[in-house]
Amino acid sequence: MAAPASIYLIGLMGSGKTTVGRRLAARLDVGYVDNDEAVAGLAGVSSVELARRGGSELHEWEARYVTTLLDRDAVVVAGIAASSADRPAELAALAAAGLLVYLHCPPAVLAARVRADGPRPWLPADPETMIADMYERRDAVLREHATIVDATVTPDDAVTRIVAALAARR
Ligand SMILES: Nc1ncnc2c1ncn2[C@@H]1O[C@H](COP(=O)(O)OP(=O)(O)OP(=O)(O)O)[C@@H](O)[C@H]1O
Ligand SMILES: O=C(O)C1=C[C@@H](O)[C@@H](O)[C@H](O)C1
Ligand SMILES: [Mg+2]
Repeated sequence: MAAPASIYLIGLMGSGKTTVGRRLAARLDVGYVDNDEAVAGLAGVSSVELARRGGSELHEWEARYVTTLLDRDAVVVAGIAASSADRPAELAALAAAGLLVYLHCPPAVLAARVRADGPRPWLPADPETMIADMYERRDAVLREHATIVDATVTPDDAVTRIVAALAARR
């Protein structure tokens, strides 16, 4: 299926933006823009390093990344950092420009995934509480602005559901 509009994937850390995004882009035969890679390209240092520095620097770069993304004409699949949920105007702009998809996972699933993953040096040894707080703060605003897709299914099934949502949007 040809992609009629860009697809923006947002979700909390570990929701599968990178994993699902790459497969979705391949399925639609368009480019994939990864939020962490793009932020590193803009900032000149990795998003892991920006996060390690603390403060608001990472989130400022993540906001600039959304601006650059919205300036592009090409149809792409792009990951969107979860911090955009703290700036609802970004969510509204992304939803107006393309299909904004919320890759939804319950906090316990996210915590299990990120615990098995790396490197996320900003995470405490037990990430449950931090992820539960992020979920509490961001879940409602993401549901309000984005099309929710269950991201606990396999990556390929998530891709199929997003393609169906794209077809339904036309
Ligand atoms: N649908 C899925 N089912 C099972 N495991 C998954 C699924 N999607 C992603 N994963 C696994 O969860 C981990 C996090 O996935 P991924 O890095 O794609 O998430 P992300 O949203 O890009 O995270 P971040 O915000 O840190 O960039 C990886 O180990 C990945 O293999
Ligand atoms: O969702 C967030 O706001 C964050 C997520 C992590 O990936 C880190 O990048 C950082 O600690 C902030
Ligand atoms: Mg990612």
